[in-house]
Amino acid sequence: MELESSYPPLFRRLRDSAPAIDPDNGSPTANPIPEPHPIPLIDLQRLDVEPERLGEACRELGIFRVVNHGVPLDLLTRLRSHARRLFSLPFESKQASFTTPLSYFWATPVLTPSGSAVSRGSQSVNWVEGLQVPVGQLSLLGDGDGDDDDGDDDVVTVLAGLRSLLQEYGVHLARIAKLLFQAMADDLRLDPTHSKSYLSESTGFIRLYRYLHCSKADGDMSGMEAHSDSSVLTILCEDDVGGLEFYKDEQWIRVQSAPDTLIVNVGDMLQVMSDDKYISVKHRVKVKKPEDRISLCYFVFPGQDSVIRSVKYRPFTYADFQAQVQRDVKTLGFKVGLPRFKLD
Ligand SMILES: O=C(O)CCC(=O)C(=O)O
Ligand SMILES: [Fe+2]
Repeated sequence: MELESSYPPLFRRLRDSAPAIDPDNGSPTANPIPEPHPIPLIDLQRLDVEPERLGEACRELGIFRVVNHGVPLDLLTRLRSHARRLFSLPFESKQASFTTPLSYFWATPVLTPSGSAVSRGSQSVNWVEGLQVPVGQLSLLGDGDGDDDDGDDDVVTVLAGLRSLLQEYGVHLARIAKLLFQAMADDLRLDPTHSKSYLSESTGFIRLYRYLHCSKADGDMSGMEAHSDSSVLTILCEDDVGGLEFYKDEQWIRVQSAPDTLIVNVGDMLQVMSDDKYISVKHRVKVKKPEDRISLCYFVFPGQDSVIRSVKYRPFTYADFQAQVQRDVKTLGFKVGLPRFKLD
């Protein structure tokens, strides 16, 4: 059980005032939606043997599972348990210590380029808190070996441990993103003069998330709202609580949790690069178990000045896209996304 004092006060308040749910009618744990079609499995060591499998997964769903990814399973386990320890620290310590280059946020997943939460008026609350870590700036965090299992969880020790774990993980993620993107660029026959700047590992950041379970809340009070990612690619590692769902043919499909594998989804930038052949999949998180959920999400983007060209969209850079998203979230309360750049 996590310490109550570790939750942002907003969540404690909302949880206390949420109406209790009749367990026979609409409990978050009742009637879990099964995964009708398991998402495609991509074997990272067989990318060149079966290149069409990857293209097919991106065209049909925009989400797939990666096995044989080469990240030590022990590293994934340690990272998740380290993230859990980190979020279990008192809220006030987290707020005071998780500062630049880190961004600590809750209730919304939308941040400005400098890492502060974008306020959206009365939009619904996302039951998640997150810590954003730019992979290229990990060296600014303190030193540590990540194995400080002596129960002494002060912020400095936990952050130092996080640094060494994420440094190792970040190298694997950059390798995996590059391998996948190269195979996708081949599948799409992208012009290498453009596509070499379409994925820049130096832009990568990792978000650690803790999703709160709420036995009192209804489905709308758990998890993360429906969205597509603005990235080129997103690579997710989750624990066994699960809760990720994606949208296909007008229904939400629940993804089975498999903590030894990684889940990859196509982002908005890749959809544009593919002239809409690949799908930037709409997804959300619904925690339906009476436990908090931990996940780690890696996002990678095009090079800063890289102009993305497509027959379906006007040319733009990721910075143009991000600025438009921020304007829309501030003024409308939601991300409009790709339609803003689409040619008629
Ligand atoms: O935590 C997850 O499973 C997904 C998070 C997500 O979709 C996002 O941060 O964009
Ligand atoms: Fe997402």
